[in-house]
Amino acid sequence: MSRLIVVSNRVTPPAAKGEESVGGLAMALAAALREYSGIWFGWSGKTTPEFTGQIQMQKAEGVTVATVDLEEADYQEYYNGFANKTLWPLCHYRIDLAAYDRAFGEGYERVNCRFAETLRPLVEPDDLIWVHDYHLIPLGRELRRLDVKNRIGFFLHVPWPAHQLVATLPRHRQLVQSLFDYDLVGFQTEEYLQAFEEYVVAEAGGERLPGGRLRAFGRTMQVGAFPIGIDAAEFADLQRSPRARRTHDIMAAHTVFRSLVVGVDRLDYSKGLEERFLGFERFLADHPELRREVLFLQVAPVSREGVEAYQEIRARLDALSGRINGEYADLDWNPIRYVNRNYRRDELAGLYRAARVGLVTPLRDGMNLVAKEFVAAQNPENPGVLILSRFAGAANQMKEALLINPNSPEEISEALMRAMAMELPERIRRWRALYENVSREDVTAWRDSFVHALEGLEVRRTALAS
Ligand SMILES: O=P(O)(O)OC[C@H]1O[C@H](O[C@H]2O[C@H](CO)[C@@H](O)[C@H](O)[C@H]2O)[C@H](O)[C@@H](O)[C@@H]1O
Ligand SMILES: O=c1ccn([C@@H]2O[C@H](COP(=O)(O)OP(=O)(O)O)[C@@H](O)[C@H]2O)c(=O)[nH]1
Repeated sequence: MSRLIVVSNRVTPPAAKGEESVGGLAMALAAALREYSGIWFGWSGKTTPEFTGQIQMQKAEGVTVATVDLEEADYQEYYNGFANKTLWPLCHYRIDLAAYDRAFGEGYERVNCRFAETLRPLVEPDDLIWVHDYHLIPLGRELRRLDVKNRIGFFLHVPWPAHQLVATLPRHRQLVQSLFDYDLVGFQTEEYLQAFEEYVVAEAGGERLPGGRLRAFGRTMQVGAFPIGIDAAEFADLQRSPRARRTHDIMAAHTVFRSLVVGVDRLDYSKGLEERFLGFERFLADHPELRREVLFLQVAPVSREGVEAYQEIRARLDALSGRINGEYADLDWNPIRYVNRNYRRDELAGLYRAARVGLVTPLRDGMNLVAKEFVAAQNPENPGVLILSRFAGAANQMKEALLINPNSPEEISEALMRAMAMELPERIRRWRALYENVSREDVTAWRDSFVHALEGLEVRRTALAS
C-alpha cells in the first residue's frame, strides 16, 4: 500500500478520542488518518516574524504530523484574506461580503508556493498526495512545478458555487486551471460537481468525457462526488464516556418537563444562526402554550475572529439572543441559552443525546458533520428529531430529516412544532433510516472511496527517479 500524504491548512494533531477541537475537516482527517501510514502536513496555527520553512514533526496516536509556521503577512493575506474574505463568502453565496484585494491573491499564491517547497523534500516516489480545501487550490500546480509526478488528489470541503458567482472572482480562470494539475478532484455532492462541470464547459470551453473525466486547458482529470462522513461507531462509544454522561445529565436536569432543542456550529454567517434565532422566536410567538416547555441551547464557539464579518455576526447574535430572552424570559426560565464556548466531542455527544430536537439550519454548507453526529448520538429507543436545512450538503443523504428552507422563520417554527409533536414510532422510523445512512457512508467509506479512486488512476507522468 502506498503512503498517504494529506495536506490541509488546518491540522489538529490527533488527540485521545473525544478531545479534538472544533472544525469538521480536522475531525474527519484525524479519523481518516488513524488507520493509514503517512504524513499530515499543514499550518501549525502559529505565526513568526519571518517565514522559516522549518518543519515541526510530531507523532500522535499513530499519525505523523508535520507543520510549518506562517509569517504574520501570510496569515493576514492568505488565511484571513484570500481564503476567508474572498473564497469562503464566494463559495457560500455571499458575494456581498467578498473582498477582491490583489494583495490577498498574492499572499495566497505565496503561501501555496511555500507549502509546496516545504513539503517537497518529504515526498517519496510512490506516495499518494491528497490536498484539502479552498486554501490550497494552487498547491497541485506548485508541486508539479517542483517536478512532483506522484498522483495528487484534491477534495473541496465547501460548496462549489454557480458559474455566475465564480465569474465574479478576478482571475477565476487561472484558479480553475490550477485544479487541472490534479489527477482527481472531489466534491461533497453531485450538485457541486455539476456546477463545477458547467463552469468548465461554459467558461473554459471544456468537455465532459465518459467515465467521470473532464478535459480543459489541454489536460484531462478525473472528477467525482465523495460525501464526507463521521466515525459513527466512535460517536456511539463516546456516549458511554463519563463526560458525555455528565453533560447529558446536566442538560436533563435543566429540562425536566421541558424539551431541549440543540444547535452546534462555529460562529459563522454561513450557518444561518440569525435566521435560526428568528425562527425560534417565531415559534415562541406562534405557540404561547409551549413557551415554557422548550429550551433552545445554541453552542457557537467563535471562529476566524480576525475577519470583520465574523466580528459583526457575533455582535448581531449577542443583541438578538439578548432581545429574545428579554422579551420572553421569566423568573425561572429563559428561552435561549447561547454559549460561545468550544466543547469537546464527548461533551457534545452527551448534549446531542439529551436533545429532543437537533436544529441544523445553515444557509449554505459544504456538508455539515453536526447533523450526522446528532443522529449517531441518539438513543435508538427514544430518538430525537433532526431539522435540517435543504442547503446543507448533508441534506442529499439525510432525506428522513425534516428538511426546511433556513431563510423562512415560518418553516423553522412549523418544523419545531412538528418535531415536538412527533410520536415515537415516526421518530424511530426516521432515525433508523438516518442512522443506517450515517453509519454506512461514514468517514472510512469516504476516505477509502477517494483514495481508491486516486490509486486506481494511472500515473500519467513518468515515475520520479528515486
Ligand atoms: O479551519 P477553520 O478556519 O477554523 O474552519 C474550520 C473548517 O471549516 C470548514 O469546514 C468544512 O468542512 C467540513 C468537513 O468536510 C464540512 O462538513 C463543512 O460543511 C465545511 O464548512 C472548512 O471548509 C475547513 O477547511 C475548516 O478547517
Ligand atoms: O464546540 C464545538 C463545536 C463544534 N465542534 C465540532 O466541529 C465540527 C463542525 O463540523 P461541521 O462540518 O458541522 O462544520 P464546519 O465547522 O467544519 O464548517 C463537528 O465535528 C463538531 O463536533 C466541536 O468539536 N466543538
